[in-house]
Amino acid sequence: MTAMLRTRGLGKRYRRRWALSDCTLEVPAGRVVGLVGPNGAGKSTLLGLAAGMSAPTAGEIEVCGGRPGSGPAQLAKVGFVAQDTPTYPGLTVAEHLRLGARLNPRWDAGLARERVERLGLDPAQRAGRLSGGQRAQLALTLGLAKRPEVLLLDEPIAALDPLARRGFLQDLMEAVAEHGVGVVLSSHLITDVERVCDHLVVLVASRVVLAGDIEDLLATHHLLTGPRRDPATLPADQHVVTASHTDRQTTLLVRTASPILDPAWTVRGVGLEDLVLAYLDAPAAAPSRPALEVLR
Ligand SMILES: Nc1ncnc2c1ncn2[C@@H]1O[C@H](COP(=O)(O)OP(=O)(O)OP(=O)(O)O)[C@@H](O)[C@H]1O
Repeated sequence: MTAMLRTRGLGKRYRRRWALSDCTLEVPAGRVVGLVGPNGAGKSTLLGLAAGMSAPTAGEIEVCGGRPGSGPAQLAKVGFVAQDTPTYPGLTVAEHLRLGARLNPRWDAGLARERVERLGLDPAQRAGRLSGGQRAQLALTLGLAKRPEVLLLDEPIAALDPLARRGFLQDLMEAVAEHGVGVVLSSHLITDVERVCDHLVVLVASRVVLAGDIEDLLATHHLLTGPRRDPATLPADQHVVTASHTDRQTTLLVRTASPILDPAWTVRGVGLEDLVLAYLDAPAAAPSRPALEVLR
């Protein structure tokens, strides 16, 4: 099956500064990807490249087997809701839906109508007069009704109130279940990512520091607690992500595909939030060295 997103050595530079560097990813079809990272990490840059809104400075990118921005067939495959939820201020809600129907070969008019009704958006209201959250809902409706193969959502839910957020994530999961649409969702809300995503990409300072199916990532990361010990003495296949020490005790977050056999360690699993936070905290370090040493 064609990957929904494949990048190789992908990079984007604005003047002298790399917004995204050396990004290599392979996301299988139909995944719901959580794209997380601090402000300025490169999330919007990656989504913009995938949508064909900008061209790479280095490397390659394919979305559903095609080059972003390569023509109408590719545009029809990809739905993109940018961070500023672009709508036309002078057009009404109903006019947006008519425009969507004209521009998109797979337009789902029923879904669009039903969603607008359910959200209580007035079809006669101009988009410029909607609240920020309502505008985001309109943009998301256009994205869903387009029936793309992949939906790229740049922090779509930041403007929504908690109830609207939950409703939107539900709509998204229905679209995934019914139509197998792939999703890349950038978000600062790990709980939302945890609720809907099955694949994770963590970007820090323009680089991918962690990527994979969430189930695999959780199964291969372990928190080890035991008598104080130099992380450099661990077996070579145990990559130390973070390390913290007290006088007597060492706590390590370790990534390994092998079982931890050393009886000196108490081994615990790690939740998604702690996993993401550990990688956000850890500067990209040489693989065999602890990325973060905290001395207490
Ligand atoms: N059009 C542009 N011109 C110049 N620099 C840019 C441009 N777009 C992004 N950048 C820079 O690229 C880097 C990555 O920005 P990007 O918007 O991709 O980050 P982000 O992870 O989406 O951040 P946020 O969470 O704040 O939305 C930042 O340093 C930003 O200043």
